[in-house]
Amino acid sequence: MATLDEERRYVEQCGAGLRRMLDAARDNVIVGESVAGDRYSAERLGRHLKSLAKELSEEPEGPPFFGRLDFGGDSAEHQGRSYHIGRRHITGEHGGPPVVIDWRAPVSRAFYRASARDPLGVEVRRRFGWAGTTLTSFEDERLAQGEQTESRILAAEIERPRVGPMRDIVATIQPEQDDLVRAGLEESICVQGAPGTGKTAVGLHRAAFLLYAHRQRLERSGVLVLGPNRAFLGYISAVLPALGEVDVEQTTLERLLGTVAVTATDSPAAALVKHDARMAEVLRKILYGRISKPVEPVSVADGSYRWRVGEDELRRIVDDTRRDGMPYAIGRERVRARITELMRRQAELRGRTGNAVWTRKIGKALTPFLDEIWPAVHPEELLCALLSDPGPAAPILTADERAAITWARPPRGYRSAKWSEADLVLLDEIAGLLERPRGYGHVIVDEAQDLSPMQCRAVARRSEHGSITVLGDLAQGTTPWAAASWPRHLELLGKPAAGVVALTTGFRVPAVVVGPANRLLAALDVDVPATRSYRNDGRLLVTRVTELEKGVVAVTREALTFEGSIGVIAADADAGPLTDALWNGGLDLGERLSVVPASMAKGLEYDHVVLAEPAAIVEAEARGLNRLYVALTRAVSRLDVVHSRPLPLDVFTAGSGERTGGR
Ligand SMILES: Nc1ncnc2c1ncn2[C@@H]1O[C@H](COP(=O)(O)OP(=O)(O)OP(=O)(O)O)[C@@H](O)[C@H]1O
Repeated sequence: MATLDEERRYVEQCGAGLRRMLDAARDNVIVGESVAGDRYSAERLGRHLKSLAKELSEEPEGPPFFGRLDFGGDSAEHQGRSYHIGRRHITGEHGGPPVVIDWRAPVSRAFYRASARDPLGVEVRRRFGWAGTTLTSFEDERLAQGEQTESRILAAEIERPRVGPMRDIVATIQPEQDDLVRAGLEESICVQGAPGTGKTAVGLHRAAFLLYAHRQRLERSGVLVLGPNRAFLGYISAVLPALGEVDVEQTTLERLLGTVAVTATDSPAAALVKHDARMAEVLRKILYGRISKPVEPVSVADGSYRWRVGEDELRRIVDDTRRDGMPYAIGRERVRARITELMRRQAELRGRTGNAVWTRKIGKALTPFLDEIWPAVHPEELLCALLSDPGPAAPILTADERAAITWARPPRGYRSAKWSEADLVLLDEIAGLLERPRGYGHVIVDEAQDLSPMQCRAVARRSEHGSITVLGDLAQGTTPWAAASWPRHLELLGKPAAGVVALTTGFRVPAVVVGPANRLLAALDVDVPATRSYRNDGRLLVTRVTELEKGVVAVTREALTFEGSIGVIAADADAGPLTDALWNGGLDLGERLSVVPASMAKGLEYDHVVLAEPAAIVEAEARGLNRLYVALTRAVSRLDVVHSRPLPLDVFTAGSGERTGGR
């Protein structure tokens, strides 16, 4: 087996390989621009090569590999071979074998899956330890000899202090995560995972894996990652580029649907109705209610002739088209085309031939008739009509529900209407009834438990012909419409057959914090398995104070003596005063220290969490206990609970460190 010095020399070979790839990509940019047959292909090829050259030259100065597999004599495919595994493939010299294999390649799978019980032909698995780009150590597991040890390098990676945005986990993906990352493109999956079990990490690595395994198909159809808010997207945005994938659309649902600006806020009652699945029925009903039965013939003058289609025939065309179930706007054009076709046949019987220009002319002449019986509809106009007078929503909506969504002061016209976030979803539903939206080859939805039924439908429309990865935790549901069960949610997402897989090993929250989190979970009335922490480090302290602000400043000052990021998580209303108190206390809010309103904490993590006044977090909203569950599971190493009022439940007391008084 290679020694550390030999491995270091290998690192140099990798550097040379990367330089070769970069030179070749640069040369190809020049060649590609001159050899491609036509301008379009030249442009496409040029763009592709330029982005490859750019990507390689911007390659983060990370280690070129993190693992190595040495296959034994009994491996059928890789007998006696050894491979270094890294974030990206590095080509060998003179077209020889690559010096580093991409972690997504089929052979790399053994790095994640091989075990002493089932070595998969691997004689030795080696994990490398790095300090920046300097190779410092390695650990070997002689799997073929039944040797499998707890990896210190793995533990150090998982326990490493966090600062800045989320990082990739390619070096330490766990077998149960690997199963999900490498699931086939056709497969839609739902991952129910307790806090910190790696759902987000799995979703992002799955995107990278799918793009590797199905590059051509997905480059055409696209991969979409949906996250709950911009802070979360900022936090995760560096992971895919670090894995070499820059072509994934990462956005929030609100931005994706954002055809109009959000300038209004709904009352809680109105939002509840607007997000209810029955709104889909309401919108369909009022849209198709715009279609009327033809009661007289239609005729079009054409020179000295007049072509005519009788009302019975027209009714049949309209009924048949409705039955075909195509989108409304396409249906309107289908009716136009079918009437035009009947007129073309009449013309032919008179010895006239209807060419394309003639067809267009006749079709255009039918517009006034179509405007009568199958009028063109604008989503904003339709929704404006409904919210000005929701009468037609009866009996699907009750009188109270109709009253809840009625605009107090309807606008003059739809152009001056003010739309809410929920309205965006309704406008998208209408747009989806009119025409099919752009679909994606694969959609990854994070924090999916919080989506409303109508939001689920918006996602479903975009993945009708693709697959989805649903990531979520029923226990972390904080919206009024949060999912109570996955099967119903998956139905709404258009993938009722998707399998639900639970992840239960937490890589973020240490065992001392998982204890209280699991006790709180028991009070949440959701049917999800509890978490088991991978981490035995960590600290939990509960501090009772007389003045919250003073107490939080003191505890935060102490937190700053540790390494890593600090998040002071508080009820939204407390966040402002606490920020002021920290400033006034001379503490620097910036990259290391942030005050996080509880409503924004989802999906994020901090090395040290100062959880301020849990009672206020719980009281702030109907699902306050779920919010508290989210807040206290953001801690990577240390959790400080600071309270001046009684704690909402006694979840923190049993087994946690406690310091009292004095602050
Ligand atoms: N296999 C792994 N190796 C190293 N770190 C991991 C692994 N899996 C997850 N992690 C780390 O654990 C932390 C939690 O992961 P992630 O945010 O993906 O969890 P989550 O299930 O989405 O959590 P939440 O539901 O609380 O948002 C992250 O720092 C992530 O990098």
